Amino acid sequence: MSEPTVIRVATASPYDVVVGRGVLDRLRGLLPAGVQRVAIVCPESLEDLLDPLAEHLEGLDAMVLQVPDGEEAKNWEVAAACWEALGEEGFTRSDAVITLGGGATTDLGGFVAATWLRGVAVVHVPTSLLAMVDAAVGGKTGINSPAGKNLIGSFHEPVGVLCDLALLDTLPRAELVAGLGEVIKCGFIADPRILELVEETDPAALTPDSPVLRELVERSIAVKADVVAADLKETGGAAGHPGREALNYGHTLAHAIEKATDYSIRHGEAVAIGCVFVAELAARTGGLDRDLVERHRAVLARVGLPTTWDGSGVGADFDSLLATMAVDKKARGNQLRFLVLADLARPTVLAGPAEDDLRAAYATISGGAA
Ligand SMILES: NC(=O)c1ccc[n+]([C@@H]2O[C@H](COP(=O)([O-])OP(=O)(O)OC[C@H]3O[C@@H](n4cnc5c(N)ncnc54)[C@H](O)[C@@H]3O)[C@@H](O)[C@H]2O)c1
Ligand SMILES: O=C(O)C(=O)C[C@@H](O)[C@H](O)[C@H](O)COP(=O)(O)O
Ligand SMILES: [Zn+2]
Repeated sequence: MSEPTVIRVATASPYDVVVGRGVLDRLRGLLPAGVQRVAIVCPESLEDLLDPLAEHLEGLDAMVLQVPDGEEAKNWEVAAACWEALGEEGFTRSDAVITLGGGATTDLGGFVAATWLRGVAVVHVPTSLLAMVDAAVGGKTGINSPAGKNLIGSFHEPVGVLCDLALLDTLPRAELVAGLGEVIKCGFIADPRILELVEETDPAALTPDSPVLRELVERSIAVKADVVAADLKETGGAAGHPGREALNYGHTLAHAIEKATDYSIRHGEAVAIGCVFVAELAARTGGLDRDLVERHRAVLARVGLPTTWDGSGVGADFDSLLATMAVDKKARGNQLRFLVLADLARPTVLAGPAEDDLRAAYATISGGAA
């Protein structure tokens, strides 16, 4: 048990993100006053985590919506099964959804909460590092479409987020490392102290009970909280800042890679590759300093994240990735838009880059394959 840190997400409907170890007792306080019934969206593989959570829901009527694990849950059929179950139980607007799981579960459960009765309250209890530092915060919810990742969804903010670092004790190491992909992303776009902490720390020491990991979690959530408070719906930031799109750093290629692999690559791993790609793109198109480009490779590789990908394992070439990137949500008409850095912690939008530049940047991460 540790004293929790509370990070306020100061949007028009503000809410708290509570971070600490052994802090599940804070759950009740995050639920809306007067709630009598909750639906807990949780993958079967994480059902062992339900009992510790249920201890803090005494007196409430609780139902469990069991969903498939990971990306398998982010589709229309699973959402429809959840809606059906809520309908059978007569779930009303005074009831609340709780999600318990990784980012795929918070995305799906958040989407169900956003759409049932046009929106019921949701509290996220993320269980992966990636979901704590990113997916559970900020209100993006969604499912995948055959055309690509997260193409169906809505903005629906949680009423609270509970990040109990003790839940990470069972998280496989590769999943924790994947979460560091989004943490490092926050370092490049907004908070360079994150990069220093990763560079100064033995990666093996980044365990769920480490104070450095906790600081990385809190700093990443603070980055996300600031960005979404300024531009919740990704309509644009204040002068000189791209707004919420900054959080999409590395994601344009990442989502195309995820689709190409049929979601067998972890999201955080794909983001790591995508960050190196946009760093190389920025070097070609905006003269981004080479040292900063190499810093991307070094810090990501240091924690064990991939920095190269050539698509050969899944038969994906650059043209097929380009076709997927055409439906990225940042695209406007037939113009692709990428988040790049003008400098460290200075994200900016690169609209309509030349195909030659995209191909050349891709060649640097794919060992020349195009
Ligand atoms: N909405 C957003 O703002 C946002 C932000 C970032 C990522 N995402 C989405 O989040 C998803 C990635 O999240 P993720 O990396 O958490 O993936 P995930 O939800 O698939 O979880 C990864 C794996 O870890 C397991 N797991 C999670 N917690 C565990 C625990 N405590 N113990 C043991 N195993 C555990 C899961 O069962 C799963 O097998 C992607 O779909 C991505 O698009 C959304
Ligand atoms: O919250 C955001 O905004 C982000 O872009 C965070 C990303 O890490 C996350 O993967 C998000 O789901 C991507 O958003 P999308 O709009 O490209 O689907
Ligand atoms: Zn992401």
